Amino acid sequence: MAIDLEHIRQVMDEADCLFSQAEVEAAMDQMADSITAELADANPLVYSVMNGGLVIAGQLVTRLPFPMEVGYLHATRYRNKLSGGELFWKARAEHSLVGRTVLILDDILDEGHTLAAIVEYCKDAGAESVKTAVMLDKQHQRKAYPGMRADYTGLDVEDRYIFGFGLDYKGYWRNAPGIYALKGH
Ligand SMILES: O=P(O)(O)OC[C@H]1O[C@H](OP(=O)(O)OP(=O)(O)O)[C@H](O)[C@@H]1O
Ligand code: HPA
Repeated sequence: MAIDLEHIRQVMDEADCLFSQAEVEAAMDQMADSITAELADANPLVYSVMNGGLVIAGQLVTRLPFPMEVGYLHATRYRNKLSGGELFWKARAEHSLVGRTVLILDDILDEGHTLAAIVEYCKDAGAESVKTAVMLDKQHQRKAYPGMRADYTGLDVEDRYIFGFGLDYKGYWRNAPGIYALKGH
């Protein structure tokens, strides 16, 4: 069925802006400082998780002033739906992870199944250390394991359906520069 662009525009018009572009950028600056303090000498492999990690990765790596290699993984659990299912791998690491420090970048830690599976995959592939950084951590009690957090978190966000800054609503609005919550969700 063809997508109804009027609906897509209306979703943005009616959404609540939870964090402005300036607030997101300030959080990115802080995350970049913490990552730099800990990983500047680690020669990390920095992997973004497609698609959502695209925006945070593009904006974060330019704030990290040290040597690194970058790449991507593609794993998806939501596939343009509003709730998650089984993790589906589309692309795994192109580098050897053996003995490396790996930093995984993603837009959101929601229930955490995606990040937990990616961390396990990196460790199984021989990574010496696996660190995780997410722009958002959704606040609820449905995490993959109690107390789950990324090593670096930009902002905590309320338990609603979120889009913008890499996160999509039905495949749209990943390009929105702030963080928005869907009306009524
Ligand atoms: O913590 P979880 O509950 O596992 O959810 C978080 C994951 O869900 C989203 O990806 P999605 O599967 O929607 O694919 P996308 O990145 O292409 O949007 C998001 O980008 C994270 O990777
Ligand atoms: O709140 C969300 N919005 C968009 N994609 C997501 N993937 C996990 N949680 C979310």
